Amino acid sequence: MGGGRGGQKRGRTQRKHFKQNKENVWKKNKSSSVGTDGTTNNNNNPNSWEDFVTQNVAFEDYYKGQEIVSVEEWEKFLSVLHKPLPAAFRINSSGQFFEDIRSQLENDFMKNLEMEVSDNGEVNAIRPLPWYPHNLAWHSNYSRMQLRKNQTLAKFHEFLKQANEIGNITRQEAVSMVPPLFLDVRPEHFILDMCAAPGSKTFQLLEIIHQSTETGLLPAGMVVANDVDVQRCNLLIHQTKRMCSANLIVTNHEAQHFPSCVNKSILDNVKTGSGEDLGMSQLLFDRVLCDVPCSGDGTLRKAPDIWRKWNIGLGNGVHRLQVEIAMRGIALLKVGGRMVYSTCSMNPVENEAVVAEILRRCGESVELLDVSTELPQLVRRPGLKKWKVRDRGIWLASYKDLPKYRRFAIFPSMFPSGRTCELEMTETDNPQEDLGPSGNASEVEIQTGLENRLENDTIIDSEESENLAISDSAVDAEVSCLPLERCMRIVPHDQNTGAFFIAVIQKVSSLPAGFNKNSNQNGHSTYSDNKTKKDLSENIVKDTSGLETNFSVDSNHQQSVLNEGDLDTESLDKQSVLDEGGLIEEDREAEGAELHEVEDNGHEKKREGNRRLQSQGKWRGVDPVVIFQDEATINGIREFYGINESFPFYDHLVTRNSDVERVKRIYYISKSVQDVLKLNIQVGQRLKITSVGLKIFERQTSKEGSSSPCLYRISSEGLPLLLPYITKQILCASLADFRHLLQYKSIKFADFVDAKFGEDASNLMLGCCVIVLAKGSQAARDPIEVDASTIAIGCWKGKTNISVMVSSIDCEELLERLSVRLGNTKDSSIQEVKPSDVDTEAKETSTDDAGN
Ligand SMILES: C[S@@+](CC[C@H](N)C(=O)[O-])C[C@H]1O[C@@H](n2cnc3c(N)ncnc32)[C@H](O)[C@@H]1O
Repeated sequence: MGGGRGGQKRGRTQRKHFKQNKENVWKKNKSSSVGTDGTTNNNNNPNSWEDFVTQNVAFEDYYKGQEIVSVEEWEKFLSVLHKPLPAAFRINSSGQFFEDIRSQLENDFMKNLEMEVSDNGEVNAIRPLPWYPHNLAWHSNYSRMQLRKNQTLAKFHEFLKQANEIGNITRQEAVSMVPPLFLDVRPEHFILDMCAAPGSKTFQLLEIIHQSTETGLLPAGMVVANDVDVQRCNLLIHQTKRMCSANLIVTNHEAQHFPSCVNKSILDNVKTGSGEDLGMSQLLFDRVLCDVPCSGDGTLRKAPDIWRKWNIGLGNGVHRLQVEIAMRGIALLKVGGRMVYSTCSMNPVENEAVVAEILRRCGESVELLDVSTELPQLVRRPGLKKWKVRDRGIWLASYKDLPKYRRFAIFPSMFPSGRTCELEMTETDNPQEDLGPSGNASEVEIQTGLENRLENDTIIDSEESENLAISDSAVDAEVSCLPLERCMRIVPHDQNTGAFFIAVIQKVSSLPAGFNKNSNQNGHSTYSDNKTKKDLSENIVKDTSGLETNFSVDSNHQQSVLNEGDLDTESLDKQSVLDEGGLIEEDREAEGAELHEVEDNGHEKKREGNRRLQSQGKWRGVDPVVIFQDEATINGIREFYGINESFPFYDHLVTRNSDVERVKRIYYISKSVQDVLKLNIQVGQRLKITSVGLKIFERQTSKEGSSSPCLYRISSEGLPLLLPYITKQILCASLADFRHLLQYKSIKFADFVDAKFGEDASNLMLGCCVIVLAKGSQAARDPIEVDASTIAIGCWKGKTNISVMVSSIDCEELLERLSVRLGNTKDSSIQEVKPSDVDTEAKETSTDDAGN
């Protein structure tokens, strides 16, 4: 389909890995609760989800103690947490049909479902989220499971499923839509999404940068979406594929060690002002989204298995990683840039404590922004200034209360003041030497394992629960002097949502020298509220990179990168499969091949400075990105489709295969992505790129396909971008013929309602072609003018027929969109084409080549 700015490509989200191991507690016929002894009791009530494990004493004690809501609100807070989460979704605002979809929701579904009463007695089954701009995000009073089961909502549910699959909407928890809105993204921004999988926020960011781009053009900005988990990266790739963006790079790094890409020689030229434009000198970002891994207790309503798993160690255990990731984010941010730190956890140790530590470490280089006037309809609460830390069932008011042998697990940065116990602890104090009764390092490692913490904490919590009343009253939490009230906490009972935490940070100047050394190897912050900002500002140096000093490129690594270029994952591609589902599988396998694990520990770099480098350079199993410059192929494509010279090809096409004879897929990249790729090559391929660009051309694989003068067909993802520039192999069809094509997939030339169209079609060259839907009174043979409302599909011109190269689901969705937009009234000129008229041979060609 064509004409839109963002794509309409189908992309199934791959959930296999998660479904295999994850139980759905709402569905189970068991009734149980976690008792004070930490064990689970089942009492077999098969009918009520409320009977599943939805209680956890440690959880309640903890959050009561932290006072994240007032005593009066506690019961309401808890009771909402026990209710399933209402479904929410977002309309893809860069999709071609977004206005139609919004109006369908406002005028059709919303009105029809007005009187539908939910289990909670609420009417108005769906409504726009008041704080989300332009009615683009919606809330339903029903959970996803309730939507599935309620017959009255069947049509709406079907609509949601299909629109989500196509990419017209994204199902996303309402609160998870908030962080990208506070990033203040503009189309020209370079954005880093540090922990991006499964990609709902990446999708949102891409939407924003594509939103106001004209048809056939690309925004100047781009998104780097990163995740450490290879399988989740695959999910991210499939999720973002629905967006069809040439402005995206997906990488697979530990965010806390996200590589620097600095070309020193260009940087020096830039500094001295000499030399012409040599390209990008370093990779820094205008916006960074730091949506870190967390304990996830804000998602309890959606993932109630967390009731059973929750323990204090989960939050304490990720605090340090969160600080490291956030600090790396700040380092990669341009001066003047904005970073949003967010979690789906309610825990101050994962939230305010992390933000406070960032502020302490960065001093005057960053500012925690007051965004209270932004999104005024979003109900949120100010961040806490006061909290306590709990370890093994004991509340701690400050770090000095911590037994020495627990210093490997609890850090000063977790406390409001961020203070070490300076008086007690000297510089030479090494907590590693005082790890516990045995001081045995391996024992310590075992103790830090999350699973182990889970058990220990649950049990100790219960064992010591009797002492809690005493320790609770004895503990008087420290108070932070930082402006943490500018952070935002969204709590479930304010707007019937999940919980979320968001902080917006601006980098106002370069980071202080040695900022990354503010914590020693054990995570002990050396800055505290006691250190004056003056101390910090005195240390500020002009860190043009803020990043680079810890890295030096290893020439052996560079060599191995080049050799790795020989890897060929495209050879792993299966031959094209006939059915649609098979093609999806083929895509998955191809991407899986790009992603299969990676690390070459033999090349792991030693700690340099304070940062341990992830194995860089030799990304085993990940094909290098190759700029496709085969002139014969490029010119052949340009000539066959009559692609206007104004469409920039040079240096915008990439593949994962350096053997031009075997290239199967060619991807298109924006100028912004091109700049990053060039820089990455200059610095020795430091970025481990798992996916890049927009699939624009695919090699024909069928017998008939290989006899076409052009070996490459236009992919449906690439069509919207290319459409305004195509001058050959393109025809305009009447509504009747266009609908027939979508309905029957393949039509003989003689069977088109418009005989002239059939004749023109028969005169096209054998191979891929584009059929555009005629607008209004436009005659099929008028010149084709493309704008944002133009609807087009990729087809195959065979010997006897035209066949669509669009998947069945895309055809169905497009038919639905046409009937919503143009009405169902049948054009009297439409003659029904009986399925028997469909050329079977041609139909096979169509599905074979319909690489969707
Ligand atoms: C809260 S989820 C991110 C959700 C995502 N932003 C979205 O909106 O769809 C956290 C992600 O962090 C990833 N992660 C965990 N540790 C990481 C690390 N050290 N570096 C990068 N990603 C990490 C996890 O794999 C997970 O996908």
